[in-house]
Amino acid sequence: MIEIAGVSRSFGERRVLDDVGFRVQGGRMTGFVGGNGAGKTTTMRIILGVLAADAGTVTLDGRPLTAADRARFGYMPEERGLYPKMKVLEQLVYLGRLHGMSAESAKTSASGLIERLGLSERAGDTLESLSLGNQQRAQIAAALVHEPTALVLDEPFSGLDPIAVEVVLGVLRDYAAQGAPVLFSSHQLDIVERLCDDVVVIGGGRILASGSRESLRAEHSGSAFEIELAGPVGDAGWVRDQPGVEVTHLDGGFARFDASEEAAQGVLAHAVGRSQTPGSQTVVRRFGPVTPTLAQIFKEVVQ
Ligand SMILES: Nc1ncnc2c1ncn2[C@@H]1O[C@H](COP(=O)(O)OP(=O)(O)OP(=O)(O)O)[C@@H](O)[C@H]1O
Repeated sequence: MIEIAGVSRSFGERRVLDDVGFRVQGGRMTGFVGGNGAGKTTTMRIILGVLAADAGTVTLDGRPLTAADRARFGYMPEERGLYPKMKVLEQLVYLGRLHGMSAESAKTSASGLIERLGLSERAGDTLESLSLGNQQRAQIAAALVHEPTALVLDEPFSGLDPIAVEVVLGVLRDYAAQGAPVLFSSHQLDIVERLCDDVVVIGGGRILASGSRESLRAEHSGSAFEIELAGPVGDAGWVRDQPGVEVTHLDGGFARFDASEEAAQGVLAHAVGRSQTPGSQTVVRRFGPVTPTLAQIFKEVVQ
């Protein structure tokens, strides 16, 4: 586990990170989200030791990160860092060798990633001759080629088409499943929502929310519920008359309403009672709390 605690950093008079703290747990994907200039890249640079913090610590499994630890990390920086004129396979093998791999294992690892990332037909081409999306795939391969102990990726999905997103998602998931901590930043909240186990939201250099995706959703779910009735007379208009309930949306057999848990259970019991009335052909198709999307949570916490 990588733990960032009390990290602050200023550029001149401007404090761009203020007491930043969160955890990136082994075997889990942590999505790092925030608006432009929120402090994501600065935080990632500090984790990688490319930039020093003014205060605070970064630890790995409870001890301070050393240069040797960092050398075993995989990092995809915001300013992509491969050699434009070098061929893809050659370049990946070279990077693997720089990290101390034998020629054979570097080749095996590079070839495996090239295949997995759909670059086989481009392996002998120079990086600069690839499309931007394929260059991005090569950058991801470069971060992974030396079988890193942890991954820190700055916007790994930017510029990828939906098929490439799926391919990269699969590669990262498999990698995290081996037990490594993975931190990635993204503006694409739908992707973060699908991929990550944990989410960290940063805004104005401060951590605004962090935790597992489920716990954040539960925490921000408020008191909204939905019920859907089906059948020839599946009209949910009666929900308006239930005690302690305020209907916010009604459409045929569908109702969304605000209520306490108890009042919502009352609505469910009433709906089931109605469906069991002799001769009724109405059924309760769906009932439950409304869980917010990550995009909604993000909007709420950054306001
Ligand atoms: N070397 C630097 N000198 C001065 N200011 C800097 C420097 N690096 C970053 N900043 C400032 O720090 C703030 C945080 O920037 P950072 O790049 O970490 O944000 P970010 O969340 O990665 O943004 P984006 O999503 O736009 O990439 C910004 O206001 C930026 O202008």
